[in-house]
Amino acid sequence: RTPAPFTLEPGQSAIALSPYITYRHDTLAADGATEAFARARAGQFAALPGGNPTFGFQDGAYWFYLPVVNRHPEESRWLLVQEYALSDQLDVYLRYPDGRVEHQASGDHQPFANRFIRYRHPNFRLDLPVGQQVEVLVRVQSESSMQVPLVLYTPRALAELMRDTQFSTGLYYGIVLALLFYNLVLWIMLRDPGYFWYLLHTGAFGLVLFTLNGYGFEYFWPDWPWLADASVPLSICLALIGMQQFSRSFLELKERWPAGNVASLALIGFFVLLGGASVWLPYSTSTPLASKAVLVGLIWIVAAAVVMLRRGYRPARLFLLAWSLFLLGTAMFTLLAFGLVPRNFWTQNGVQIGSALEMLLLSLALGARYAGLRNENIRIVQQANEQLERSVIDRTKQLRTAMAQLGEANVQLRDYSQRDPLTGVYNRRHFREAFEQALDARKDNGKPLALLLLDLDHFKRINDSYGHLAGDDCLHFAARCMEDVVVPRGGLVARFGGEEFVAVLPGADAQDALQVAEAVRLRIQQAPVATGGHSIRLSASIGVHTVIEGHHATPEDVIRIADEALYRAKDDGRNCVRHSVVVA
Ligand SMILES: Nc1nc2c(ncn2[C@@H]2O[C@H](COP(=O)(O)OP(=O)(O)OP(=O)(O)O)[C@@H](O)[C@H]2O)c(=O)[nH]1
Repeated sequence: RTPAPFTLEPGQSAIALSPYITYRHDTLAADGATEAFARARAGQFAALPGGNPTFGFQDGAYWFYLPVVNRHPEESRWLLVQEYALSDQLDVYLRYPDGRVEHQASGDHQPFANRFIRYRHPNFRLDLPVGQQVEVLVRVQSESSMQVPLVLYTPRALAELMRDTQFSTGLYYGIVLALLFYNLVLWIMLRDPGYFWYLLHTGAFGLVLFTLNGYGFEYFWPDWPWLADASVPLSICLALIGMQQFSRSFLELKERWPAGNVASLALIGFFVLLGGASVWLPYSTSTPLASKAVLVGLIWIVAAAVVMLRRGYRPARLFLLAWSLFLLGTAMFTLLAFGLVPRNFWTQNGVQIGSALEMLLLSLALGARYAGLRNENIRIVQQANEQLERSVIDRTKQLRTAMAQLGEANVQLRDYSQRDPLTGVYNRRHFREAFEQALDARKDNGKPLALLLLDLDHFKRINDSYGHLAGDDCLHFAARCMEDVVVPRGGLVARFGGEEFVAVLPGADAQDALQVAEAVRLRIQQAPVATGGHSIRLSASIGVHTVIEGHHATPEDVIRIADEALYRAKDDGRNCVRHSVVVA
């Protein structure tokens, strides 16, 4: 039964042919146009199942047939458009009542320039003389999904449609390009790898839509039909890799969730393999695989974002919202395909709107995350500075204490080096310095100065009788006696050598000096020294010399004169004090 012809009525300008057209699946792709025309007329073609022109991935060729009668008085030229960009090969045969058959070919296996109108969807010129019946036969063979939504347009209607779609497409890709450039600049300035992966994801996703909509073939590779096939799975895989890498770096999975990071890397590895394989795998295998991989990749990202959010990672919030919007847009588009939501601007452009919002929000999320990282860095630097300051203060305190201890030790050390180890009084070297200073000071202040030279009497005997250690104790005792008397008077006592001691008394005149010397002598003589079970009585002879105003003596002179006085004391029977002859 020959199908009834379809009538183009006046006033019509765009007619979707799916409800009227009949089809036949030529599984071996064996028929030519003549056989197909014969079969169609013989009623071997069937109506589209459910009026739906989508058959999925199929072998062989599909034939579509529709006799058309044009009753439109003003429009004899029509355009037949297949509103699906990816079919490989389309052949249109028009048979006129006089038996003439006209053939046109299109599809992405033909160079783009072959198209009647340079438009992303394959299109054909239909000359339909008014009142005549023209048989339209379409043959489609493709490795991509078999989708053949055929629409008849008047040239004016198509021009208007193209204008509208160009506008919204321009808007969409304008947003994508602006985001790409904006984030490219940010990446160059900030060198944050997150921005690079964002660029890859956004760029590749833009390329996927560009390819799916037929713009890739139109603008990028119009003369390379082979690339038109591979470009879909390839760009999908690239977008998937970018998407996973971006999410991995944004959510900081490596540091925050190592197991999730491994899963992400495994997915990326799979996408890389799939991308490589799609170059030689049949398109009908790689494209559905890649499409399903999109779903897996998306679900994984949302799951990872939820996990990170539950772990308290705040930047995951905006990130999750962005991907949810993308999922929502895609879901709208899919629901529309199943006829579950009404066809309107939002559902029709769900993927575009969702993805544009997603890219925008992700860019914001990147910015927010970057700001967060920067603040965290500032906080860490501040903390480190405070810590540093504290430890510098601590160290300074320790250093001060150490310096003070060192100073004390130095003072002690100097004191030790100035003292005689046996008796504890100053040694001869220090006496010498102190004596010189005292003499100098005397020159300035004009006060007198006395020197006492003391020698223990018969000390050899003590040593010989009681031993050297006892002798040492006696020396110690004599030194104490001298100090006890001299130091409270502002004097200085030193061991001059052997059993000889010396004392300087600044400000003491002869009388004072004799008094002090006498006091020392008495003190030594009075108390016996108890040592080694013995009680030893000591006595000492003392020579005194006083330097008075007008006298300018060297240290040697003063000592010599005092020594002479000491000799006299010895000569005078010991245990007595003698003053130098200068004063006497
Ligand atoms: N135990 C002890 N004896 C010392 C030390 N230095 C010197 N002597 C002793 O002091 C004695 C000094 O003796 P001498 O110079 O002969 O004089 P002296 O026996 O004191 O007789 P006069 O000075 O004439 O009264 C020597 O026997 C030295 O060995 C010392 O550090 N310890």
